[in-house]
Amino acid sequence: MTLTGEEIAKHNSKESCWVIVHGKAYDVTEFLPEHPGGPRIILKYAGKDATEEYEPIHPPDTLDKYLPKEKHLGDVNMDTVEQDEKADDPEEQERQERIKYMPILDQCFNLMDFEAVARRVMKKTAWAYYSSGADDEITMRENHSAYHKIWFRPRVLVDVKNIDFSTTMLGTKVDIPFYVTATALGKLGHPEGECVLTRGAHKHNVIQMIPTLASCSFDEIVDARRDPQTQWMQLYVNSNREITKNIVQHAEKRGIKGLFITVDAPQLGRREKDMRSKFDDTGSNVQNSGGDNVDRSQGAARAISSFIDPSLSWKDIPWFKSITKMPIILKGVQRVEDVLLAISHGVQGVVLSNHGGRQLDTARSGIEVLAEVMPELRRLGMDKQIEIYVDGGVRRATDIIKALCLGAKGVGIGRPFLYAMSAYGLDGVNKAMQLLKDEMEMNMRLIGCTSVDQLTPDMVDTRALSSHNTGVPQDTLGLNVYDPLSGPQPQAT
Ligand SMILES: Cc1cc2c(cc1C)[n+](S(=O)(=O)[O-])c1c(=O)[nH]c(=O)nc-1n2C[C@H](O)[C@H](O)[C@H](O)COP(=O)(O)O
Repeated sequence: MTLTGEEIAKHNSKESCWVIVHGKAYDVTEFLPEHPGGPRIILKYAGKDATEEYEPIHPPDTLDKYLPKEKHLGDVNMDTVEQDEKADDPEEQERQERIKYMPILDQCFNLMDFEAVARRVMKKTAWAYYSSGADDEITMRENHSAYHKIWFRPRVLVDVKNIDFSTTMLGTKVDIPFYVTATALGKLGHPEGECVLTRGAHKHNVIQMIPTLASCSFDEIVDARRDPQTQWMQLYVNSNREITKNIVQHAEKRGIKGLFITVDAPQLGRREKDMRSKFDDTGSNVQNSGGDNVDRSQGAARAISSFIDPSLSWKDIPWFKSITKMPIILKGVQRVEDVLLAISHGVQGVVLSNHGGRQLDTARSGIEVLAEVMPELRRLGMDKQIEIYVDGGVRRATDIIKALCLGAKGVGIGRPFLYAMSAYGLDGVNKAMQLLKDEMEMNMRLIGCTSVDQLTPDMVDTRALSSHNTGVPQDTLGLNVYDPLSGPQPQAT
């Protein structure tokens, strides 16, 4: 039997809460207290069509997996459903105008250009989630500016006719030493979410790291792979270890070639842009009238991460090694002592990372930690015992080259590909990756190196890297697209 919008609208309270997703109705009344993001985010859409809010945050199989069949109420005649007043929202109309006149893809000459366009054309909540750093966003900005404190010592009169910047990562041969790092909620930026990144990674023969908190289901992203394409998986460890074990062993069965355990997020950071944009979001008329003050401090991040286990510790590493044969890499290591512990626990790699500045603010940039770690590993004769990756703030091929000169195997890149995807879809991702390849070829030539094994510490000068008070030429491009915290907004009268 097909339900009408009018019938659904009657079930708009805690006592009886029905929602519509993709043209089907669901009774989520009993599920409300179990929802990881809390009941209020659902109550905002009680009796209404929740598809637009639901889609980017939940893999497609979520309702089938977690809502009992008897709560699936059947199809809805969508012609009878009240249109969301958002459609004539002036802000949305302005955004549509900006989309109409956005720059063509050929006008994007570097990764920052994608950020500039994405900021103008993305939905506010999507831009807030992707661009957010933690607290005052000092680390997020330091990640990028740290690369400007490293200077090249180029060689000249070297035959640089033939350049080869391919390399291997965890045994996989890749065209260029970067991978697409794990970034959650890909469908906030594009209806096909992480699968767009899969296709871009395939075309450019680079590795994609699949996030635990992807919008697409894990299997959708793996099915989008075109062999012999390599994928890794990023893991947020669930307090319920049985769930984690199933996820890890399923990933191994699906041919995932690296398990990247995120270790810098026992609790997700305070991303105030994300929280602020949720605060601006109007609550449903139910909450306003029903006195349910919707929990608007729940940015997307907080709403989706309540399962993460803060008790994760070094004593869990042997258990991970007992449940999988995949190489284990710790993502989010931030000091040499922990790299030495990682080696002693027998993991295959670490990512020196501060989560793109989204976790502990005023943590050091990954590249600065790299400059601390590698000399110590070489001194101890341990630099070949582990693969070291770094991420955060990589926006130019010169950043990639600097990281390799300092000893990284490769770098992870996050936001640039999200922005390229959000603004221009797969074409944007492909263009962004090609720009990096073009820059890589040029800059390898200009520093006098023809292959990555020639990228050694003597090619760079890092004396300014750890002094945090050095002025460097203003990063105008970065500053032009930087979206400062806008502070509390005056309430609309
Ligand atoms: C931009 C971004 C980064 C996220 C990310 C989501 C976004 C939108 N998310 S998060 O929601 O939980 O914070 C993840 C994540 O799922 N897991 C993870 O390990 N890192 C996550 N990261 C961090 C990411 O893997 C890299 O460490 C970081 O993006 C590198 O910095 P750039 O963005 O400057 O390249």
